[in-house]
Amino acid sequence: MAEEPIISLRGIRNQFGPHIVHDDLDLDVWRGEVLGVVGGSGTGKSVLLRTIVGLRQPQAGSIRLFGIDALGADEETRSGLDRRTGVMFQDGALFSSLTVRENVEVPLRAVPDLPARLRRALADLKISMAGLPWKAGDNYPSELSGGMRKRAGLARALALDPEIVFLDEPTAGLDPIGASEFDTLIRGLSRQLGLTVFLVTHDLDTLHATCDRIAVLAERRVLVTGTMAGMLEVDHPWVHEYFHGPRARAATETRDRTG
Ligand SMILES: Nc1ncnc2c1ncn2[C@@H]1O[C@H](COP(=O)(O)OP(=O)(O)OP(=O)(O)O)[C@@H](O)[C@H]1O
Repeated sequence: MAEEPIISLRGIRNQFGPHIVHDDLDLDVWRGEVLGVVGGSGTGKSVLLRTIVGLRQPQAGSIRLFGIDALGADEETRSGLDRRTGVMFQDGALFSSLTVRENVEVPLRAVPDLPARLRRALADLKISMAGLPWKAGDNYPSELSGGMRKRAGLARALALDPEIVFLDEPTAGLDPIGASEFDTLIRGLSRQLGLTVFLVTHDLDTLHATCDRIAVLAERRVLVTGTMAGMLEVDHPWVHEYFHGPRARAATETRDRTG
């Protein structure tokens, strides 16, 4: 029997007043893959992410997560789905009055009967998995660089050992070295933990370095999905400009140089 997608969207419609963002949008995401979602500004990448993770109810369509109907789910089923997914928002979305460790402990507090000592140890493990020095656990978000805050946001997203992580522009605002380190981290986590990654990005280097497959949002739907090589063959004005433009060429050259 063919494997079922870990995320399956059918006929999604998202609308704000008269403004239709998505219409009849379909998408499948496969277990273990890193899927990069790209599209022009305002094409609804973040709205799509928020819809899949249950922060927004679409006007129409169906969402299946792990084969379970997410939109029709009762509260208990929904919390079960939430425990199996982690989300990292663009700025890390950390609580400023909590230390990094306390931030990472927040989702762990939902685990019944987890002793405080173990909760703390698990938080420290996630902090180190996200590539932060363990001492960073004692820092407040305002004491960290932007890149470190993103890593802290990732540590929190990983807190409950999710099967899928959603990353909203993980490398936005990072310098090229920081961005490239983050790409390596995401790729490594996906390969080592079998994580499925749904990654919204504008960053062509990230697409090259981390993604197995790319989904392009345009014309209110997922216009096309495929590998980077496949994207180069797509005959659509935005897709062509994006994947063949000067920035795309620079990203390809960098990748070819670094192997
Ligand atoms: N809460 C909201 N109320 C009204 N309109 C909204 C709301 N959230 C998003 N939108 C609109 O939906 C559209 C898609 O927004 P979204 O943030 O998903 O775009 P995006 O593709 O992520 O853009 P960018 O690449 O610029 O971050 C935009 O036109 C935005 O103004």
